[in-house]
Amino acid sequence: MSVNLRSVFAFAKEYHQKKESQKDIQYGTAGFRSHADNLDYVMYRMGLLAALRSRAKASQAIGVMITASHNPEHDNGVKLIDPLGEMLEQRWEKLATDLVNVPDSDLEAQVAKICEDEKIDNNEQAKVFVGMDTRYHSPQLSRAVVNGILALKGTVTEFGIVTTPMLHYFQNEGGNYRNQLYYDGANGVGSLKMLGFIKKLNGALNVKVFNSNGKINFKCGADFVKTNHRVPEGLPEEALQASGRCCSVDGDADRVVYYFTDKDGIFRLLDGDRIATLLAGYLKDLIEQCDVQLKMGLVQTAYANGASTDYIVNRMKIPVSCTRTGVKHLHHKALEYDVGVYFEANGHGTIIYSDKAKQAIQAASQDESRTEEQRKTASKLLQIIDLTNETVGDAISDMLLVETVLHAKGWNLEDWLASYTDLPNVLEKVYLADRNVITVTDADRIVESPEGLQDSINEIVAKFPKGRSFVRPSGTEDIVRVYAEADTRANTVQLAFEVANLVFDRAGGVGSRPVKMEC
Ligand SMILES: CC(=O)N[C@H]1[C@@H](OP(=O)(O)O)O[C@H](CO)[C@@H](O)[C@@H]1O
Ligand SMILES: [Mg+2]
Repeated sequence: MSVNLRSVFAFAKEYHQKKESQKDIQYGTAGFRSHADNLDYVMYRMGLLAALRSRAKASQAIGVMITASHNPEHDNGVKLIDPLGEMLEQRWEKLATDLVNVPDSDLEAQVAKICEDEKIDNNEQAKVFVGMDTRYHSPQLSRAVVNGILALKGTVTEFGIVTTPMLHYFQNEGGNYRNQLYYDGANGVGSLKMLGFIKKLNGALNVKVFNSNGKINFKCGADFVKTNHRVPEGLPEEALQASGRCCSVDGDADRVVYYFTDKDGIFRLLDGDRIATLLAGYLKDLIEQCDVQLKMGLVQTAYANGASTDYIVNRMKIPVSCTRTGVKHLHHKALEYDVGVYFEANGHGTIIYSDKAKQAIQAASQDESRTEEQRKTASKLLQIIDLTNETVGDAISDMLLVETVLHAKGWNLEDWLASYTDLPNVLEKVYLADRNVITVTDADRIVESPEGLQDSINEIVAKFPKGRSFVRPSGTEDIVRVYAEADTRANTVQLAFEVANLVFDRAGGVGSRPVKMEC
């Protein structure tokens, strides 16, 4: 898609002429304001400038608001809004004034000059949001803005009639982050609550809820997605097409996992381990930026992917502890830190903050001896604390935390996925006459009885590069769980198959023998 600047002049000549009689005007306190009859060419040119500004800001969305605020009805006006909802950068106010005041014949050259001075690549995407007030001439002026954006091959989102603050608020996309989320409510309470909550989000996050009135957890929900490693039924087709960002909560909305389907049609899961690393990494950065001394740690269970543990310890340099399965154990351990992040791989977890942490961050947000930047960062941390449900894992609060961090980083799910590569893993069930013949120790990782079983597991595991496997009786179902991970999917499946059969033979399996999973 290359942009032919001649169209900039052609449009102006045909539809949005600047007459010689029109006097120079200036980008003032709130953009350009004048009698509505004088504004057509101004609007067109602000459409051009908004597209250029978007390209200059790495394709983030720029807002154009058409209003003359408190002025009488015959006036109208236009102002530009920067990607995070702030007023247009002051240096660009001058570019706006210059662009508006050149004659039509110089328009093309003036646009080329801005591109050159600001190093703008016109092949980049340009995104512009347009809103207007209720003045009768606003729709017509909005057309002129849109023509300006289109002349430079930008993409336009028209919000129609909105208040000025609403348009500022909509500017919440940045980098690769898009504010569209597909939300699988598992046909449970999580869908009802989200449908109510959407109204309060006021468009800041576009949440499309699906699986809201069928059979609870049936072929949907966080557990189905995590265990079967595939999308739930009911996912809108468009979410697959557009590599849409999706999440699933479970039947009582205390777990959440994220996923998308990549360009090659491969299902990609971002589970509790990923959520823990994303949140912990962001918090660590903020804490360091505002220079508060706090002890931070992450708590996992044996089901955490080995690659995540490696990433947290060796790359993020955050200490990790491993506890028995069940959030009550993780929560207890996390209390040992000032900022304790705990998540089970299945997406159940939260962050807890000590009183000391809260006080230190609160103090930092008002500490005049720190830089303004540090105080702002501390305030941001206070908002993160407010957003967290510290009592227990909460799918909706966790989802909002994830969205906040992705937005702050300008990440899509591919960016998030790229932080490390999961080891292939398998979770199997084995049926025994009495699952309690198996007892375990060392945070579920070692079998104590039947005697000799652990040695045999070790022998099997030793055959597989990066192999790890452990077995334990479930605390919620009448089964024994077998977890396996290794270097390749085929090896992982083989490892799980061998360990499952070993358990079946040594611990009193019932029914049919475990079969090998598909690779
Ligand atoms: C491997 C796995 O996901 N186990 C789950 C499951 O416990 P089991 O004891 O493994 O059945 O349900 C628990 C309650 O929801 C949850 O805390 C735990 O993580
Ligand atoms: Mg639950």
